Amino acid sequence: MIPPPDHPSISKPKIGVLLINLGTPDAAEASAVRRYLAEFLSDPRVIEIPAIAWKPILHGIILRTRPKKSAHAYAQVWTNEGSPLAAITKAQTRALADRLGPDVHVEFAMRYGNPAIRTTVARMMTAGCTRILAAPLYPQYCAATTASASDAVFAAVAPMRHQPSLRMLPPYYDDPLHIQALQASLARQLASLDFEPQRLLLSFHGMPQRTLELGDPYHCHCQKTARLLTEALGRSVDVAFQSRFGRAQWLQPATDEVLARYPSEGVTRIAIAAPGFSADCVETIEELGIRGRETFEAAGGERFARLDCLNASDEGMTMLEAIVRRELAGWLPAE
Ligand SMILES: C=CC1=C(C)c2cc3[nH]c(cc4nc(cc5[nH]c(cc1n2)c(C)c5CCC(=O)O)C(CCC(=O)O)=C4C)c(C)c3C=C
Ligand SMILES: [Fe+2]
Ligand SMILES: [Fe+2]
Repeated sequence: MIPPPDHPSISKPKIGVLLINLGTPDAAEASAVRRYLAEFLSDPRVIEIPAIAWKPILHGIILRTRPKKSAHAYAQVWTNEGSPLAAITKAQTRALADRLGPDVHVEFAMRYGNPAIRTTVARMMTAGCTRILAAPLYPQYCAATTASASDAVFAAVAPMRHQPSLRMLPPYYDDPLHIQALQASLARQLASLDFEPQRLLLSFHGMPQRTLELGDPYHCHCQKTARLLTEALGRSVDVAFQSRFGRAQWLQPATDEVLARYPSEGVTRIAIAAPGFSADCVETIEELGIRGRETFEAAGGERFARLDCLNASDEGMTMLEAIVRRELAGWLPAE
């Protein structure tokens, strides 16, 4: 139908894809890390302690001590393009945009820090996106990550009169395309090593044990990822959980304890991978690749290889393109 000549101009509605990751500080400096941690650790999806008890600990202790320590970790992995997580997420966004072509508007946002979900959704709408697929790049569902990203997307449109249509990408940990991509990426990297690892350790980000008891499927999703990878790779794997935070009991076994124990069990050559992270970040490059290696070698370990996450690799992008196209069914014409 042709609108009357005095009608305001109507732009062609666009489909948007919003990649979301956790977020990262703007600089490897204590002040920037403090700003980032203040937002991150104030999220009740992340710290499930009543605010009245948590705020004094956060502001009185954690934000006074941790930013300096974390800034040191970030400084060791910082790149010319900034934090690795930001640089890799940008590369994934560019690669997905190239693959999806001009009919799809692809952007990325961070749950904490910049670019924020709220401003990015607003920009996508200004660009004409009337339908947005939000894709939190966490393969395994966790309330602290996936649900928090959904909360932020829905909060971004909550004040709007004319909202876009929204879809959320489901967790994809057990999707055959994801397992295939991980298998191909890990097998390629293992084949390029100049030694034969006795063990392949899969290190997932930890969570408080209590969240498992409360019904969070995260632990189950991590274990299933590992089982499917064992089958796909045709070799056994070990599983551990890293990055313990605070004093509560976290999921076991802890990655640093496993690394320290291996040599006493005769395991002196290992490879470590992090299939819970879609992009390498301070937790994989510094915590596993630098501190994890030190822990292993100090205990008598001899050979250590940290394998990359899927990042913007061909394997990873082929998988992401396929699952995004599938979730766009009915919005985008079938290929
Ligand atoms: C992949 C899934 C993640 C889960 C689950 C998760 C839970 C979780 N994390 C913290 C505390 C911290 N995490 C930090 C960094 C960080 N965490 C994830 C992912 C998950 N976190 C990523 C991708 C990153 C890296 C960000 C980057 O900039 O590279 C940090 C900051 C670094 C540090 O100070 O160590 C903290 C703190 C909690 C408390 C939690 C669940 C309860
Ligand atoms: Fe974390
Ligand atoms: Fe860490």
